[in-house]
Amino acid sequence: MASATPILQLRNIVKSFGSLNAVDGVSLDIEEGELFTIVGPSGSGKTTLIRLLVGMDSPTSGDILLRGKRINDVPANKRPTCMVFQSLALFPHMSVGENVEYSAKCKGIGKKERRQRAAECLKLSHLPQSYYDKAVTQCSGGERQRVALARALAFNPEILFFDEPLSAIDYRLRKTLEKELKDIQRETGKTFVYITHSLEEAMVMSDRIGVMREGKLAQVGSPATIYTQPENRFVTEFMGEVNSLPVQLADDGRLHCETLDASFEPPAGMPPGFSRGVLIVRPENVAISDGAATEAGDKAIRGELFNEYLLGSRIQYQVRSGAMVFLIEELRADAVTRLPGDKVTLSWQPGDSMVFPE
Ligand SMILES: Nc1ncnc2c1ncn2[C@@H]1O[C@H](COP(=O)(O)OP(=O)(O)OP(=O)(O)O)[C@@H](O)[C@H]1O
Repeated sequence: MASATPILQLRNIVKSFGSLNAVDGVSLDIEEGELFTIVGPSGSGKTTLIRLLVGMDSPTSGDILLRGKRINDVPANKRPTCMVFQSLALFPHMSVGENVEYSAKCKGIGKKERRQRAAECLKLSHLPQSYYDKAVTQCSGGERQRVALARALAFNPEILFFDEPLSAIDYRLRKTLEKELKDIQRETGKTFVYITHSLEEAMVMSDRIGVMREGKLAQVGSPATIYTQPENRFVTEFMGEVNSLPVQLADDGRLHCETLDASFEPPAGMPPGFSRGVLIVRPENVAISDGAATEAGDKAIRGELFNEYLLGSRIQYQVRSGAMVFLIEELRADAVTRLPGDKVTLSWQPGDSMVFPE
């Protein structure tokens, strides 16, 4: 996938609105043919960044290079890239086919060639050919999303940008479309740059993910790297509910948690010079066992179960231990019957914990 020159290079991009740097020094290379997702909480600067990349706005400072050429001031309609919007922006008075052919028609491409290209793009977008004459207003939300994609593909852009295209679609269809989008990206070999606030969505389809926080990239990596080696507390916590324990390094080399009056063996990858911070354990990495026994030795925490939630194939428990509430998840198939009020023991392997300085 990696080529000599990345298709898109961002060099220290800043976009300011008054005193706010909505994008605050972003540098990034996007390789040809990859599906790169920019993910981050609301207000982190995703939309501002993608507007710069697409040419709807220009950066306050920094450079954007497309195949090595600076494009900072090239307007959107002069760039070989295309945006697929959340709001879809299809022409409601036109048929599906007319929408898909629109860009080709503007370029003066003949009817026969336009029709042939539209047929290819409908196929790529998993729409039946019979939809060519259908009114856009008669299409479902998911179908309209496919029409928008077919229309963007017909433009034959070098890069397709997606601004939360699936956020208004119900959960099941969204899951299907996420996978289809990845398939379409693979089939076409196009570079897709996608923004979403959902890390779950990003995980499913991306080759690489850039996690944004307050205008900066908090981490860039493959879904597996982001999940297994988050570089900071923000990325770890953005990925979902976790157990966070305030800890400090004790003289015996263990991590002491005052709140629980307990100490834990540190993970191997503890940052050098660490003295105080947070120990994070994911709910699925906490083992729960019945009774108050301390069979797991001094790593074990005793507590009382007070809530249980069914999450499809998994069960989540809430366990109170002193002033802390732990979240634990296990596969439903592995779970034994537990009741609120049950005394339980919690433990984890040091290698399953992560430590970040304060
Ligand atoms: N035109 C503007 N003028 C002033 N401030 C702006 C403008 N556009 C965005 N901002 C601010 O820049 C910051 C980043 O906004 P942006 O829309 O890029 O975030 P986002 O990550 O896309 O959020 P969301 O997920 O809610 O869409 C926010 O604080 C926002 O209020």
